Amino acid sequence: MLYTRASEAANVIAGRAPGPIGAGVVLGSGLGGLADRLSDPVAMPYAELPHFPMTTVAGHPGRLLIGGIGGLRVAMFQGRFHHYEGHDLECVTFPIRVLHRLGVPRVILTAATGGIRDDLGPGSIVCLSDHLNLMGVSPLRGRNDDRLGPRFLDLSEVYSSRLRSLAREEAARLGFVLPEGVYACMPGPNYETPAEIRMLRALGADVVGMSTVPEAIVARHSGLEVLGLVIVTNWAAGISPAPLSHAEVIEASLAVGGRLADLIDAVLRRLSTEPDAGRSPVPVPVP
Ligand SMILES: O=P(O)(O)O[C@@H]1C[C@H](O)[C@@H](CO)O1
Ligand SMILES: Nc1nc2[nH]cnc2c(=O)[nH]1
Repeated sequence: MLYTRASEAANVIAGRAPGPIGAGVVLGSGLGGLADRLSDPVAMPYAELPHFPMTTVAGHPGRLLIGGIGGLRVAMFQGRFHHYEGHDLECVTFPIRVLHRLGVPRVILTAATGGIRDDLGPGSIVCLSDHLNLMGVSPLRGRNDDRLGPRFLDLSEVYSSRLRSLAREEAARLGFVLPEGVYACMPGPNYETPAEIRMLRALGADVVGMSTVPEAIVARHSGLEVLGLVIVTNWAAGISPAPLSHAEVIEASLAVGGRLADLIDAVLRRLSTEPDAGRSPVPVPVP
């Protein structure tokens, strides 16, 4: 049962890095370097954690690191699972269920994306305001376990307006404007056709990717606050003058990763000053 598996993983993690955790961060393609910001990190390869699958995509090393940023203890997933790798969405979103069982109150989701909106070219950092789930399925499909969240979930505000304004303020302090945008989640692993990108633009999408949305839905199901910060690594198909490639995506992630790391660092430091910071309950042992 998912609840038991997530609790077992949480118990192992809490045993190796005890104490409350104030935030989780999922690091997207080529963004694993953000974990270098953690002080005194405890590293746990997914292979050493119960029920975690292996990552298979370049730029997704497959480790959980728990360490400090500005007084806040943070759990960073260096590498994620994607539906296109053949995992079902329960598996793709397992790290979020584990955060929930660890009592973590919020999560920052990061990803590499293709830019659709005219002002969101390669190198942009975008704060997600909403999403289009075009994966064709919800991660909440199947029998609902009420201990994990409600059967019917309201998604009127997936991406916390409180965290979004906090991120905008911290970006301004760092000297740049943080635009907001709508993320369209495609199933992948192929990139889109130019006609699909025209369709996505007409539907209101600003950036396009192959992840993030299942994690955001499950995080809301689990009652976590969500902040989505993505980087644009390439113009989307048909806008890009060149064919798309994952090597280009990783290269562009590495180039912008430092600025995104500065922003996430600043957001986490700001959160560490909040009265409830890091006072999440430690996990309940598996019944
Ligand atoms: O894990 P993310 O969403 O950052 O990775 C994006 C989507 C695909 O996995 C890959 C395509 O290049 O980058
Ligand atoms: N689906 C999709 N995912 C991406 N990840 C990085 N760039 C892209 C893109 O153009 N399309």
